[in-house]
Amino acid sequence: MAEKIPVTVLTGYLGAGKTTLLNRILSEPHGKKFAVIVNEFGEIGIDNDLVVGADEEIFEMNNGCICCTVRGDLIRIIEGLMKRKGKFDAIIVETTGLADPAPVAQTFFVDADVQEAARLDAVVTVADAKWLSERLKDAPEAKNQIAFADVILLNKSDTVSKDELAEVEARIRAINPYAKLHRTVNCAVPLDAVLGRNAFDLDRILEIEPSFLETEDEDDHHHHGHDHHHGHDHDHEHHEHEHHAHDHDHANHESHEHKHGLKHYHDEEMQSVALSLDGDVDPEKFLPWLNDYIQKEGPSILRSKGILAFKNEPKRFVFQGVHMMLDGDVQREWRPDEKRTSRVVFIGRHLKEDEIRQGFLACAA
Ligand SMILES: Nc1nc2c(ncn2[C@@H]2O[C@H](COP(=O)(O)OP(=O)(O)OP(=O)(O)O)[C@@H](O)[C@H]2O)c(=O)[nH]1
Repeated sequence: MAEKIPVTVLTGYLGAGKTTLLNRILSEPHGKKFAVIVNEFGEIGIDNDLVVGADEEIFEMNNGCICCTVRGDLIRIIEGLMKRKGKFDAIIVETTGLADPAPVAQTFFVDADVQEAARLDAVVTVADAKWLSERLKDAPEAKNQIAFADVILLNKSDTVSKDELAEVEARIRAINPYAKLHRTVNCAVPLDAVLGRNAFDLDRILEIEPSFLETEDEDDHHHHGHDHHHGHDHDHEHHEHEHHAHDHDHANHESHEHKHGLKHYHDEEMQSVALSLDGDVDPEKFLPWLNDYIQKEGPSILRSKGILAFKNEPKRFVFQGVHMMLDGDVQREWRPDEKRTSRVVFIGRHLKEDEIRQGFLACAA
């Protein structure tokens, strides 16, 4: 997995700041060589002209909407890039503001040649602090882009008040509590906040999750019992939690105060289900279950991710999925001081939490 070229999918609604971010990435003195693939929606070369940097090669896909033509075009472009392997450290795909990022992200799971050479590093979504809340109401693409994200830049934070910013952040958290969120002006983030995230950064969730659980249990009872049933299992072996409206920045030791200052919203459509299981999982139960479940419920599951401790496997098994496409492999070894805990996260529309929980817990070794 390590030698595969990392691919960052850059998404966000019209005008949110995708080109600004791309320019920033390309202008930093990183000494890396990126291949940038830009998708245009009915226009030719506009973004291309705006992108700075002499060293990068920019490939355009002008064949209309990325949703329809993406696979063929993207696969061809990437295969072309691979023939020159070694020339690029990373690939960045900027999608049109109206596109659902799924077909782009899925390309890295479906085509065997592409899958062998490249891996989806992260979906990075740029959100416009001023307009996102409105777009979440009227534009399903905007909500999808948030749900798919591994990293979210809450950009244009200079254009709203502190309260408005907290409000939009809470709206984002209701849809996707697991993405790493950065409040930005002109997409000013360190490069390593958006590149080299290594798939989805679940480790960070693992590190901080215990305190999440406590806080959720203490002060978030109003989350439970909305339009769907949460059957809670307080067995110490199995934890579950949903709808974490928190700042996941573990570097931010003030997150407790911050958490309490953040309103909790409940997105009526999009939710997340996160489950953990202490002890090993049986791959012969888990893999068929995951595959079947994703095939059956794939249209409503936008994103799935997990780190698993498989029986008799010293290495962590890591998977990620976009709708019904999955990619998984063993990663590094479990450290001696690390608890072998298996965790999965699903983000999607109207998820059947009980069914997911029962299915997952039944995979214990
Ligand atoms: N005030 C403010 N303006 C910003 C910020 N980030 C970007 N902009 C401006 O917003 C406008 C749109 O930014 P782009 O980077 O072109 O956005 P985009 O997402 O690539 O837009 P499309 O390609 O049309 O989807 C530009 O004029 C930027 O200069 C920010 O943080 N604050």
